[in-house]
Amino acid sequence: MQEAGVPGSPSRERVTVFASKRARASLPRRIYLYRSLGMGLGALVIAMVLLELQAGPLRWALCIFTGLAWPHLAYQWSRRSAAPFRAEQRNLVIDSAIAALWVPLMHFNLLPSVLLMALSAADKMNTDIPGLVQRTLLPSLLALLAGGLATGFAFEPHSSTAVILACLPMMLIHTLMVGLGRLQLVRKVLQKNRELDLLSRTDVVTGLVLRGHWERGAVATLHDVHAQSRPAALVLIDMDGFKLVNDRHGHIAGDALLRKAGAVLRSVLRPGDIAGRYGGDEFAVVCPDTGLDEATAMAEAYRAAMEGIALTQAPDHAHSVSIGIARARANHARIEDWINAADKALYEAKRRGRNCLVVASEPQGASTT
Ligand SMILES: Nc1nc2c(ncn2[C@@H]2O[C@H](COP(=O)(O)OP(=O)(O)OP(=O)(O)O)[C@@H](O)[C@H]2O)c(=O)[nH]1
Repeated sequence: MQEAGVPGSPSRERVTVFASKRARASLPRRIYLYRSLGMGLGALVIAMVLLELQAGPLRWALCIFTGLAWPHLAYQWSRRSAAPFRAEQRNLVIDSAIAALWVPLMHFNLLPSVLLMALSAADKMNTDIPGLVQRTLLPSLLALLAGGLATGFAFEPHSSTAVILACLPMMLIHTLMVGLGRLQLVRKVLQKNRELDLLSRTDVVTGLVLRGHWERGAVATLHDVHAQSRPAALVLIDMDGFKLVNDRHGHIAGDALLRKAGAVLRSVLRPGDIAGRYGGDEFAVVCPDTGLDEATAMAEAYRAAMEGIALTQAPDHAHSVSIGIARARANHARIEDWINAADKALYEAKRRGRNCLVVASEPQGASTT
């Protein structure tokens, strides 16, 4: 059996929807509905052909078994098995053999034969179980031969209008059901992709974006500043005495403080602001379309909020942050120039005794762009 994640399997790198144990265990239940519907509608088609062929009781009994008994029997068989995933694959192979058996038993009536074989193969493909379609080939061929020998390979390919009409529900309902199932799968995959994308951009401790992603936002903002003469501000934040929390109360307390600092920062951001974790205890916020006054107000709100926080893990610690702010200028050719300007202001805030905010000084004759 070729299955993702099975040691020694030749297709270990093939990723299928059955990568998880839960997905494998639920296969019989998920197939049950499809099989009941498919076999039920298939039996309707077969019954119409049998009616026209004036078939004997044996074929009618087999038709009733196919449409009504087999789906439930198959479900119970795999559900009670010690290995339901493997058992269900055996049932799927039997499904194909049953479909193939009916081709000669219907005297090769063209439309129902093609329909049964095509839908049966499509169902196998839809399971996404590697190699399943190939495994159905030999049993299907043997079933076809057995049915052919039983009927002397009687050949009546013409499909009457009644048979064509009987095929319609199967074509329509089956196709819609499979389409719906695929749609659900695609939606699930898209949702998971969005979650993964968010995870790959987010710092798990602070909930802020990671530095690389933040830098991309900052570069795009600086580009807009130069290209469209739009204002922007950059805020660099460093926690004061953070190392002390680690040293005195342990890294778990340090992490709790970072988590809190991230949450408080997110609460003061304005729409459009991009806040990232710049380093260990350093955060950076780029504020597109923002003048210095607005950015300073936001940063001051953060400074004041951080001064007021209480942390049970470090009750004696006086929490505060130092902040440097720089507006984007024409001579900031690269993002590093802009960051350096904010960094110098941050250094100045530290030098002034921490827990304060400093705006980068403007060189003589400086303009935005
Ligand atoms: N708990 C925890 N500590 C971290 C993490 N990342 C970095 N650190 C620690 O943060 C500390 C930062 O130290 P400093 O840069 O001296 O910061 P500080 O103590 O705030 O010093 P000042 O900025 O001068 O006030 C270092 O001890 C790092 O080991 C993290 O994810 N969790």
